[in-house]
Amino acid sequence: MAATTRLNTQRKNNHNTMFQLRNQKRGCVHAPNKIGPYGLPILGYLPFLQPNLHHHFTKLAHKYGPIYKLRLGTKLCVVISSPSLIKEVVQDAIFANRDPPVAALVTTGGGLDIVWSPYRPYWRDMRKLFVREMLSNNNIQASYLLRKEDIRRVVRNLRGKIGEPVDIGEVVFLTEANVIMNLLWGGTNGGEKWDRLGEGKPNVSDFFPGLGKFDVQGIEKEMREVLSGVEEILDVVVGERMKTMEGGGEWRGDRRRDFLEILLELRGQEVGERSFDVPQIKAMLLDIVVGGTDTTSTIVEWVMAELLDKPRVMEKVQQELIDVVGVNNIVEESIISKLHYLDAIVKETFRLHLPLPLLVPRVFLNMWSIYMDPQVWENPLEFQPDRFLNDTENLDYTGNSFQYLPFGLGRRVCPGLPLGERMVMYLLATLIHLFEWRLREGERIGLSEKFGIIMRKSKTLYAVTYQNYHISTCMNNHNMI
Ligand code: HEM
Repeated sequence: MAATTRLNTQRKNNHNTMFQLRNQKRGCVHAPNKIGPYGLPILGYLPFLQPNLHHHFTKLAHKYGPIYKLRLGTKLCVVISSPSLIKEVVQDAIFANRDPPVAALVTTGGGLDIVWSPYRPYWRDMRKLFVREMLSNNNIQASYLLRKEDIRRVVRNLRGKIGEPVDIGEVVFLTEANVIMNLLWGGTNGGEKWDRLGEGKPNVSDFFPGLGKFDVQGIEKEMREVLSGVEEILDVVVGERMKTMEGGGEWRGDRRRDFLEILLELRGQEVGERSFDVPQIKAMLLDIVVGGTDTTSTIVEWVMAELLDKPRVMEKVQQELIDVVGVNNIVEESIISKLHYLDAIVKETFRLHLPLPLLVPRVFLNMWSIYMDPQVWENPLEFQPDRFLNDTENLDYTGNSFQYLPFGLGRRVCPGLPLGERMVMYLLATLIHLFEWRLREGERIGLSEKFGIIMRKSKTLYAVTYQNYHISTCMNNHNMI
């Protein structure tokens, strides 16, 4: 395949550069020091950074090649924008480390969580525990009824808003928050308070520790305010559950154990070098809520924006839903694997509007630059879901091909992938199957983005809902009224 040959050639060319940079990351002072832009003494390249980091890093890649370094304050950063180099990076444990921005440290009890934890036994044990206890196939299957109930609730709510403009991002965010909180502790306390946690704007002080105490962009202050609300929720939820488990509260013994309960039962076990206790539990819960809500709601909003912008694609996916689900049924999670065109639309949307353009910072893997590279993707600026129908073998979410990695790859690959993929597909399929969506009168859709660790639409998407002719039959048939 042409793409494979291209990747192999790039790989050979870049191997030496990669080796040099790895030595520098390991602190080898004799390594040559000439790949990448120069900066000022002490501040390095910081004063020259532009707000849309992924665009700026791509421009630099055009000048310095697919791997270069730049000094940001006291930190040496490496930026990679070629699939073949990503392949090499991911094999090296040193690149599985994390470099948490200030905003992240404030929100996770100083690196007790999984997302921002450095690569060490503590991270490995926390991650294993999370995957084993929450995300096993059995657990995901068993929690389907909870997701189903949450999705039905959205349908009922939207039905009450027919003809009104709806903020799609908000609807989806609250739904995802409910789904996740239900899985975690069987409740939906304070969903609205989680908003804004994934913003993580790049902060100048992230790159220049000396500036940290001045809190240059006010992010730490902002995050502390949000965090105090979130901590309140976690304190209440965890506190109540502990009381219940210790016999002081009312016990609902007939239902499945939820994730919080499982975690509380594991208190006292050794995780990494520490004893697993309430601070670790809270840090993990926070990761899951943030990791699972902002990413999924952002991508669903982008998919809906693309569909509203492209009526023919919308018609085609509506037809697929009618063919697969029918007009008398509602979408069940079990059929989403048959929705091939919707799946291709979601994948193409991940390519054009990836929620994490630089993945989570360790080395900067500039995926945005790869997705926009005509050497890697044909007509990269065009929305063409069919490219995913034509190459289902290589272009999946598991990191099979290094040119497409919406969920990351290697040791740090997103553990929430099986749940995230299901939630996105299930929600989109339901919204499109039961409702018609239109823009407000005279409104044009904007497809521009706003940079952040999570990249959202710069303009909120409002769409007016109309019910499809078959909605009443479907709802009646399934006791949803
Ligand atoms: C559309 C949905 C999602 C997307 C696009 C997404 C994407 C990502 C990406 C790109 C990473 C970083 C991977 C890397 O550095 O190579 C990540 C990490 C992570 N995600 Fe997700 N994610 C999604 C849903 C979820 C869900 C539903 C959960 C939890 C239930 C979750 C939990 C996590 C955690 C805990 C990590 C940190 C893993 C580690 O550092 O070891 N994510 N995710």
